[in-house]
Amino acid sequence: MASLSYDLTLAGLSVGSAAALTGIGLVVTYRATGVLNFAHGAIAMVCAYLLRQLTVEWGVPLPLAAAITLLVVAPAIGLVLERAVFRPLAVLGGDPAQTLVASIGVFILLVGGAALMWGQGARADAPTLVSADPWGQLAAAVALVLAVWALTRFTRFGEELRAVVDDRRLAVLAGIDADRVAAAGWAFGSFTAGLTGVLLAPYVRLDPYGMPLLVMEVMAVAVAARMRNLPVAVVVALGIGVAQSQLTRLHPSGWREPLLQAVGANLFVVALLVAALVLPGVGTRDALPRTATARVPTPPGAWIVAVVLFLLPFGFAGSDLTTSVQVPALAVILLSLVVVTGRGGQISLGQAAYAGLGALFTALLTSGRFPGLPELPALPALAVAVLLVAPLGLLTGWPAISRHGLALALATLAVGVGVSRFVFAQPYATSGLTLERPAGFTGDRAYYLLELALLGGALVLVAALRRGRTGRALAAMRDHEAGAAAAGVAVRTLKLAAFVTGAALAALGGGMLGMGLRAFDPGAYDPVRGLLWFAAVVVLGADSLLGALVAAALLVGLDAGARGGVAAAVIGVLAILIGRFPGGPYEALRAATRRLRRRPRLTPLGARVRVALIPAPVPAPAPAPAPAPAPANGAGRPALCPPFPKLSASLEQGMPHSPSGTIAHSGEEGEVLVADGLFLSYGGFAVLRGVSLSVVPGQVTAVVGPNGAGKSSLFHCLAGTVRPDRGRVAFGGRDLTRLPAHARTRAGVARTFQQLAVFPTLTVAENVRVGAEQGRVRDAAAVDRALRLFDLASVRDRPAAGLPTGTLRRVELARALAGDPHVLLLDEPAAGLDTGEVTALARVLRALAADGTALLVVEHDLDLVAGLADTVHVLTAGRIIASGPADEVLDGGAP
Ligand SMILES: Nc1ncnc2c1ncn2[C@@H]1O[C@H](COP(=O)(O)OP(=O)(O)OP(=O)(O)O)[C@@H](O)[C@H]1O
Repeated sequence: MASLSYDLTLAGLSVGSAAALTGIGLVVTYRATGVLNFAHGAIAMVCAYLLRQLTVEWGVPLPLAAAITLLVVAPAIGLVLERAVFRPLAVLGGDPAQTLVASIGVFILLVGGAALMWGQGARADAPTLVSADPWGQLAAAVALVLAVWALTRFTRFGEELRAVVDDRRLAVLAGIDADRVAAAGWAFGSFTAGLTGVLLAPYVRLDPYGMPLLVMEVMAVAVAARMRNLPVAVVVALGIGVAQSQLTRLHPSGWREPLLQAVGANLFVVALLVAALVLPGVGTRDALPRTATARVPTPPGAWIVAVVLFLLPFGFAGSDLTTSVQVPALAVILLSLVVVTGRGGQISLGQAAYAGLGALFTALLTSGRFPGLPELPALPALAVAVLLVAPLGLLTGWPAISRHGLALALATLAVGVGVSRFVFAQPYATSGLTLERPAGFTGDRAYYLLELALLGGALVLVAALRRGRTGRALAAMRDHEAGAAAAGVAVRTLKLAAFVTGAALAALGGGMLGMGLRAFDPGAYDPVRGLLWFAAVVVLGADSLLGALVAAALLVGLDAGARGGVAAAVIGVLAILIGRFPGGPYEALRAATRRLRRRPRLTPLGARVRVALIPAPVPAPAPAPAPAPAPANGAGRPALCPPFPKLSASLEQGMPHSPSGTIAHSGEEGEVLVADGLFLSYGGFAVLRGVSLSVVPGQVTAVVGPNGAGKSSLFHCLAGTVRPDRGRVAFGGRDLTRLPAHARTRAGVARTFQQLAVFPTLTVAENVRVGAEQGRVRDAAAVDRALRLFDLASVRDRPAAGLPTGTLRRVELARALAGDPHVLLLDEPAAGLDTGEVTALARVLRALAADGTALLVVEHDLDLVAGLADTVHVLTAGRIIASGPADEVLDGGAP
């Protein structure tokens, strides 16, 4: 028994050492470059194939082949990736989301390339570099950790590495060559990937899909080490390796046995699920690449071409028609990503899991093997499967509430891998489950017709979700989550709804795909497919219905027309290039066509003649000119309609203003926002120490103070973005302390941001409409009023992206006002405005106060505060040290 335990421990140490190598490589690359290399497993697989090619196919001696693979090719792959893919992205601004998509692109490019070159089947003849004896592998892992530790501690390069890791920009300013450090990180990371690959290859399936995924599961080790602590990564890896092999000794009775077997065989997946879902998220807060969600104007006639293309298969026969059957099903799956990723802005790498569950449940329901449910005909079974899978969308929707960017990518990937291993890889799912097509639609042509009908329904649903109130709210959430919450959008609920809808659509598509194949094939819903589908949708325009259709046709068509792997390779290349297309792939295509079609160049004289002959275009008149628009410098006066009658009157009269707040209609009947004894600390450091104040209707209340005084923290407590440790926030007697940000907006307490929080992909009018639809009062007419009030009518149909800061500040204010708030919280509203714009802003704010609104302004510009505020509070070191009328407090030597 003791010897069995010893042997199992040794086997576990062997697996753990390989995992430790991967963990070391991932952590070092991440520390040196800020990139979590999703392609690590794919590099491992390519190196393993290469070693096999050199030794088995070409007869190169093993030591020489290993040296070529590990010391030349693997680091070279890292260097090429750094130079050709990741350095240009860093130069373009280092958007972490683009880096994420690019590294997924590298993954699927390598997987596709390997499938093309070496075929999709598994190889069992990979050469053994180190014997099964774990000591060699363990020694390699420990030696590597010691080498990295010594290198970072005692060498100049190590100092540079630590400086770059701490703050890349500062390191560059200090004269450190950050690119050299990044290149070294990539070369080392690829070397460890290669080492993992060649060590693992003899003991696992060497195939283009399985092996990269196996290495990906091991990411758990790096995540558990918080992407920084190498000894922790090694200990966790060895621990999981040993635990996994020791679990094989246990044989509980009954239902526990298969469960334990599944857990024992997939302990790294369990660790990945725990690390990604339970531990706090790693990585920075980031969204999707802007290019992925850029507005893509559909080219004229594109829909007609798409319809014709989708009708073409009716003329096909035989295997072509059978292949075509996959296209509408895949299109429905990809539409699920349009909802979650394109509109909602949420990264979802686990969509294949929902598609697979849809197919599996349909198969179980039609065969009467679904626990607790009767045998059903095909179409009702599909409908029930969709209903059953929809709530499972919460598996990825829930983590999405508190996770963004890399952390969300990991969490959704973990769920995808978990479902694949614990549900699809189990005997009941792999024992040849068949999927009958609905009666009357069993032939390929009839079934294709049915699929088109279902695809049409899905298109209508997704198009509806992209328009209207929900569509705008989703786009607002995608563009600026905090801004959306401030406008009143219930972000948590909306995220959950997006994931649930996405899961339902994916399940529908998955069921259709399964019926098309007439069987449940777990390989069709492999997590690697999830990555491929995500990348395909992102590169072809995530928020585009047509993009999803094109992607489906491309993925099926390319792989059917050529050897498997072409589609992955093409999508991989596009994903790698995504950061380089400033306006998305279609814009790049259009620009390239324009260049090709460009007329012969005119000589300088010719150009001048043309300029003289062709009149300059006359700007189109504004669609709905305001009767008397007020320019930004405040020279004119806007005409206003209810519900801003007093505001209108005040502006018309030139704004008499009393600093002591004696305007007759200053809202005595209105409700007061009260902060009562607020305490807040960050990690033991007290930021607010018992702050109390009131924000009174009809008055402008200002909070001033030196940097770091706690002004923004107070603002966050009032707006609901931070919950105080102690104290109470109440409005009109109602306790708001526990209400989230969007609920406070709906209760009548709206806010604006110090850093602009507009929705760049929406037009100015749509930005304001989100506020009008989600705010305290839902009033469509408020949009036009707010646009006119802030002189935005002339730009109402322009996308917010690219408009000047002054205009965007007015857009944000208009959005806040469109919800008809009682209280307006303004965080440094004058930041980034010129003098004329500040004057105009002051006029509007005074008018709003005169209209009965309660305003709280946190502002650095003391001149603005002096001319605007009725009451000023001076905050220093988390305490209010002076309060009173502006002239008294500010003249009395306040900061
Ligand atoms: N999320 C956070 N975690 C830790 N400390 C924080 C956090 N936010 C703010 N602080 C710290 O709390 C203190 C108060 O910050 P706050 O931003 O509220 O001050 P402020 O008066 O708004 O300053 P400024 O005028 O520079 O914006 C500062 O020392 C700041 O470093």
